[in-house]
Amino acid sequence: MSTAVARRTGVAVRCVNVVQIYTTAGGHDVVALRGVNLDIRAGEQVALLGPSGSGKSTLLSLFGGVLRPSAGKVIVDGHDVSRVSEGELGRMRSGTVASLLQGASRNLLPYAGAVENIEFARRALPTAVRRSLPSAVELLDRLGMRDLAGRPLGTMSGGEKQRIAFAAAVSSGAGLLLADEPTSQLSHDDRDAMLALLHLVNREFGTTVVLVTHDPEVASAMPRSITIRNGRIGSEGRHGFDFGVVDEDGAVHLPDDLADRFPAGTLVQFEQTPDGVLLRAVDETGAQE
Ligand SMILES: Nc1ncnc2c1ncn2[C@@H]1O[C@H](COP(=O)(O)OP(=O)(O)OP(=O)(O)O)[C@@H](O)[C@H]1O
Repeated sequence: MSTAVARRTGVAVRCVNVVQIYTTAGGHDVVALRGVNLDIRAGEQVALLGPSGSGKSTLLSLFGGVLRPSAGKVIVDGHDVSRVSEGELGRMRSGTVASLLQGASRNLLPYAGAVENIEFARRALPTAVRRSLPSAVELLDRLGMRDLAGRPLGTMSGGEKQRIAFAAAVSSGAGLLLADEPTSQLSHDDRDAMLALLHLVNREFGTTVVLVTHDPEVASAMPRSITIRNGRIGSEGRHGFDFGVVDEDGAVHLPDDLADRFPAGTLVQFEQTPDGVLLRAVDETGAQE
């Protein structure tokens, strides 16, 4: 994976039939992802939504090269995460992908300032790459945070710390930013400031942005939102509309309001009409219910 130059273009991600199974300490298997097919183009901004335990963080860990899939392929920047060497995975984690973990404190050295945190975040990059990047102060300036450069972290608000955590995450010039609930625990103003930063790196550097959120307003601020349900792609939102997504095996998740009307096991009939396809519940004799 090339880290020879400071990256200024986004990274594409592709999932082909991805299955992730965890084995618990007690020896039980937990199926977290059950066949995810997904294409995220370079430079896209995507929100991952879904109930707790649906598999969002697992997907982020696979994109970030922290996990390898149990089955299927995760292709990041043209490299198959399940096949690359440990060394290449390490280079991917330090140069290709930037991760903003949930909660600013998990991303930052608490007793250092903004500049030291950015320099620390860049420590694993090859010297040539580090030299090609803007200085920490220049980066803070370009992100509109010049005023935070000299302030110790201990004097900053939660929103300011989160913005520094963001600056440190993107400071490697990575082409893919993965952010796990980057706006949780923030005020509305700080949330909007974080969204503005995500849009800024996407616009200025072409960075692909993938974030996990439980906040529908944050998801609607992204051009594309993907809802994960029970380890599969449930639906997609684009331009304010929700769409079902046909899976490899032809399955489509019903939207929540329809799922209530068609409980599991319901017999359904499909009828082609001039306007599309009609879905109708029938009884065991095939008669309309
Ligand atoms: N290390 C692990 N060992 C065992 N099971 C795990 C592990 N990590 C996650 N799981 C399980 O995998 C499933 C998916 O978890 P994941 O954290 O990806 O969901 P999530 O959608 O991110 O949830 P949340 O919104 O609560 O963060 C859950 O059933 C979870 O309990």
